[in-house]
Amino acid sequence: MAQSEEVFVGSIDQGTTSSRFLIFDKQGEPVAVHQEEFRQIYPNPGWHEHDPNEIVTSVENCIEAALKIFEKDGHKKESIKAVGITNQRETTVCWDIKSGEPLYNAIVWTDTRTAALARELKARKGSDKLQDICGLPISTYPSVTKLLWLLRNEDKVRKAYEAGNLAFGTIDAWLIYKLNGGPKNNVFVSDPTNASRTMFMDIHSLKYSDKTIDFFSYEFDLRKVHMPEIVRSADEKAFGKLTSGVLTGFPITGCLGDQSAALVGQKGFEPGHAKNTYGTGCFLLYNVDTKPVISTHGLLATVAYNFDGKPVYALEGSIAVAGSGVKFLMNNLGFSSQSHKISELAETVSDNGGLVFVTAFSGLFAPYWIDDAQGTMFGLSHHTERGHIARATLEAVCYQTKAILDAMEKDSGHKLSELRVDGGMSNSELCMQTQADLVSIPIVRPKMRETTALGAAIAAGFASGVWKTFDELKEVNTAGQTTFQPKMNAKDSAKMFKKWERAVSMCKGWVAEEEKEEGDEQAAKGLGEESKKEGQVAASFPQIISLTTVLSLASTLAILLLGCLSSLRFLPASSSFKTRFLFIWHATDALIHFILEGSYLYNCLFSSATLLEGKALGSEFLPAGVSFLGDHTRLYGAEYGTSPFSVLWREYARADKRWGGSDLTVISLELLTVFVAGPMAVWICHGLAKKRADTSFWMIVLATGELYGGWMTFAPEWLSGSPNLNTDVWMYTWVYLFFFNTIWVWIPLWVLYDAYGTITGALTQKSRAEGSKKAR
Ligand SMILES: Nc1ncnc2c1ncn2[C@@H]1O[C@H](COP(=O)(O)OP(=O)(O)O)[C@@H](O)[C@H]1O
Ligand SMILES: O=P(O)(O)OC[C@H](O)CO
Repeated sequence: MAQSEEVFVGSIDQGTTSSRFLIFDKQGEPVAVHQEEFRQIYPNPGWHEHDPNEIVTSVENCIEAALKIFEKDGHKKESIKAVGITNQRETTVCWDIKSGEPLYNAIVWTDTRTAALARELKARKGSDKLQDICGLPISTYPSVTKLLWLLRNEDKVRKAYEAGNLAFGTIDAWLIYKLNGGPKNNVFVSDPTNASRTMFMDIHSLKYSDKTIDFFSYEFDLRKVHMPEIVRSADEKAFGKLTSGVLTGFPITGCLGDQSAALVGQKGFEPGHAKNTYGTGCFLLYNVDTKPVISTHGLLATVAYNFDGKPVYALEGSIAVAGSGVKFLMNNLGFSSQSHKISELAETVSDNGGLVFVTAFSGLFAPYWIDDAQGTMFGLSHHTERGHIARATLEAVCYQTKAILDAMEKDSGHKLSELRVDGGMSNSELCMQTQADLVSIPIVRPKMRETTALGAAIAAGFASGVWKTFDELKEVNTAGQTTFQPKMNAKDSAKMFKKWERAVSMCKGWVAEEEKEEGDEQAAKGLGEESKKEGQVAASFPQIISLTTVLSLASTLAILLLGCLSSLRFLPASSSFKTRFLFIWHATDALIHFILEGSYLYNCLFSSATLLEGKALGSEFLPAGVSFLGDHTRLYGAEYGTSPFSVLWREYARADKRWGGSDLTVISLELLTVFVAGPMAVWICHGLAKKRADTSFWMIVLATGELYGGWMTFAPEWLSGSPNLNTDVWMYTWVYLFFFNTIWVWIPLWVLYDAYGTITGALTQKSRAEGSKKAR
């Protein structure tokens, strides 16, 4: 073919650690490549950021350098028909829609600063319904938690939001916007494979979901945030064109999140096709055809691609740490300066020497989703060498892949016959052989491993007419592939995997104690110098005190005020201070029992949700196999109500989660509180107003009941390590739990003391009177 007839497609591959620009010919062969690493910013433990402008510059540099190579080889840039983009997903950029300037660093998908926020979101009513809509569960991983964190903690972001100028996007949207000249042309789009990673998109309709946006809008109205228009992954016009640099005027016609792009690059177009990409993280995508499969085994539903308006979906297993584990050995532990040397080091030992490295640097993702795990090594001994550590690092990815494949088999009902692989870490022969041994199916690695970039080129090529059918791609990247056959016997590989599972279960909960305190401290650090002075309280304040908190506390104060007013109405003005105090206490006590505990019971009896079919959603408040009111199909409690009182009890449940559901002990106690203690308190008020002689007796009965009730509420918690109490937050511990509960200890104790004095005083007087009568 004469050079003038040659056809090429450019591909921008914007990954987590580097950017690349590749130029592919029609046979899918890369003819020019340039790659540039950019800064990884780790301001605090668990935080991971990129400079959004550096990302754009690295892409521009790569385009320029690759084009030089391309032209040096005698090709003409006019033969490049289009450019595709693929990118790291979930990573979140906020910028000013007017100036086009970023308002904060990009928060990278691996970042775990949002762990506490994710827990808070998960505790909100309706959180369990989100995955059915958008395909993802709440965690630190999707973009939404990162955006909410920025809104809460970054002044610049909040101010732009308040002014209506806040633009939010994943890296595809940011890059397309900037490459198109920013605010001048305002090309602000995202494709469904990227938009499906935000939690804002309905995975079924590929449109923004009102339901999920409403769910997340409890503090900030997310409709005020500019979000990119969702367009098809291959489109001749929607992505605009490059407006600067050597390819000025060249159209961008394809866009895919990197893992979807890898599936396309591996030509995983048929249902049942799967690929596993070992990059910074590792991601297994399994084509499930034209309907999303919502996983019940810890996987995600994602969009594989949408070229022509008929979306194809995938089940995804995401592993947070793969190549980044290798980089950790290189950069943090000084093992070597080249990735392939780590693999060579691992080959210096014949096995892992009993070492298991759970590389949970960002908690554990699929299929475990454990956000309170942290990187942990098990089995260190005097025998342990650097080779064992290198080997255990590679093995960690293989074990997680095995767990994901097991989950995929359960979700899809199919066992894979082979697994196609790619990504930087798939260069390690040892890693790939271990993978084959652990999953007991062949691992197929193509010769050309830039499948992610190839996928984006394919998307762009479809939109620009370079390729028209999947059939034309049949031969692309098939020659020279390597197949790793399983060699280990099943018993040994099962033994290895069992050890891994033990290690996973042992590393759970490591962060639980400290992370909540330190996470808040780190958030404070990120708030800038001024907020730093206010320290932890400044950081945790907005997360703890919401409008609901203020209204809940105000409602309790209002009840106290009512108690005071009733004393003015019903007690004679001449009453002593003590009588007035006792009246106000018992009047407030009665009102609280009727209004608050009454509404708690109402929630338990009348607020409910139907159990989703096929979901193991059983109540954590009931013993296994037991259902409240004998109803196996519903869950009861404030969590499932919509009234202001449901909201109020959900607020208190942040401190003691039993009040959000239907805990049998609590309900039993509150039945007595509402129907016995409440009326008794009213009867005592009547006695105080009318100076009835039996009043002290009833006060003793009530005070004893209140003390007994408090004991029965909290003793089971103390005896079992307080599984339902949240004592990590000062307000929950000291205001909700301590203050509001110990009032019903101190005052009843004093009431008992006082009533004791009154009764014994009266009896002493009586016996004295009787004694003097007798003497007379
Ligand atoms: N031979 C090798 N053995 C082990 N890891 C490797 C090897 N070659 C590359 N890697 C790892 O692969 C990762 C880069 O893969 P890549 O697919 O480029 O990632 P990304 O697209 O996420 O930036 C790096 O973390 C690197 O350490
Ligand atoms: O940079 P990678 O290749 O590990 O991919 C990042 C993923 O898109 C994150 O979801």
